[in-house]
Amino acid sequence: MNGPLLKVENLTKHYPLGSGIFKKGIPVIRAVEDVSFSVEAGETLCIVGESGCGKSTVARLLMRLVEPTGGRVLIDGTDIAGLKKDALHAWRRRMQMVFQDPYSSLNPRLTAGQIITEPVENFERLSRKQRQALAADLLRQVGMSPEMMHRLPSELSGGQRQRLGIARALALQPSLIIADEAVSALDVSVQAQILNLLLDLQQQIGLAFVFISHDLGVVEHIAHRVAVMYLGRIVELAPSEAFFAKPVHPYTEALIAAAPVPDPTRVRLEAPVEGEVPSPINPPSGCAFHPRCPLAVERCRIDVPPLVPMADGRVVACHVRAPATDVAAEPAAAANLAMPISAITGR
Ligand SMILES: Nc1ncnc2c1ncn2[C@@H]1O[C@H](COP(=O)(O)OP(=O)(O)OP(=O)(O)O)[C@@H](O)[C@H]1O
Repeated sequence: MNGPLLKVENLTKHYPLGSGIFKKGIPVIRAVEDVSFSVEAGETLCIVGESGCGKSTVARLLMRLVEPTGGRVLIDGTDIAGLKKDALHAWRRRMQMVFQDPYSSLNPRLTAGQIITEPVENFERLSRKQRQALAADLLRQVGMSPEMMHRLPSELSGGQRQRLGIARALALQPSLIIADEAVSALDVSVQAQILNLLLDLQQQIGLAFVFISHDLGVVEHIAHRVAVMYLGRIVELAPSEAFFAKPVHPYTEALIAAAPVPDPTRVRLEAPVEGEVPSPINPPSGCAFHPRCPLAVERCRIDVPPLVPMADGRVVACHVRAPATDVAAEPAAAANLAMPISAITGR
């Protein structure tokens, strides 16, 4: 199969403020605005940014848990919006989600075995023997003993519950896992174990991840590429090494500057730059970062900067650091977003 596993084109989500039949003209929350990226098979794309920048909404749009206001999500070149029932089921098997809070996302009344085999049983009937064999297999895959299949979530530790969440996501043999803050609720040592498990699974079965996190230490550990979101838009998307070595967008720079602590697993991005994140209901004109940006010039207040491709494989939306030329200003630098990871990461 040529082309990326996942391609996101101009994805946009506006939540109307309030309800009623007269939707036209009512204010909206601009949660996600014109977001484009792609993910190759076996690749990890991390999405980072401050609270409220739209990361979880992107995840929900990818999983089709919410409908986009605009834009497309393509799996292996197929637009998921146009899929009918059977094709949609087949697609759902390819993309699974792992949530932040393993406890609230697991049914407390089901045993571990029932929880992880449930996704398969939604598609096909399993005999008791088949169910037990599948549960044992999945538990082993996530480093747990098959005996655990009889336990309830309340009888497991936080790390074991997250392993269970991963086992459930693996049950349908997906190609892509969307992980939304999947290790944020865990202790540092357990975080490291779960991240290593994800890396092992990626190596063994070629899984791709869209990994959403506000923790740069975690991101540095697992990302092939990193996308930075600010107020609903991607402002920089770069190969991981280049991203950490030499951030280009002033916002990326501020995020990384706020994070250089000796223990990278504990880096947090609570308030990386001065000032508040503006409201997504009434975002600033031009570049949404301009009110907080030390480099802002007049143009930043007027025009939304396009994502401009740079020589090292990254794209950056900044009038000052990545001024658009006629060639570079082509729509969303789509060619660059789809560049194979092998070409830019060497991993
Ligand atoms: N269902 C919804 N209805 C209305 N507004 C929403 C809804 N879901 C999210 N929003 C708003 O959309 C914006 C983006 O939210 P989102 O949860 O995607 O951000 P985030 O980057 O994941 O934040 P966090 O890290 O805090 O989860 C926020 O302003 C949020 O309040």
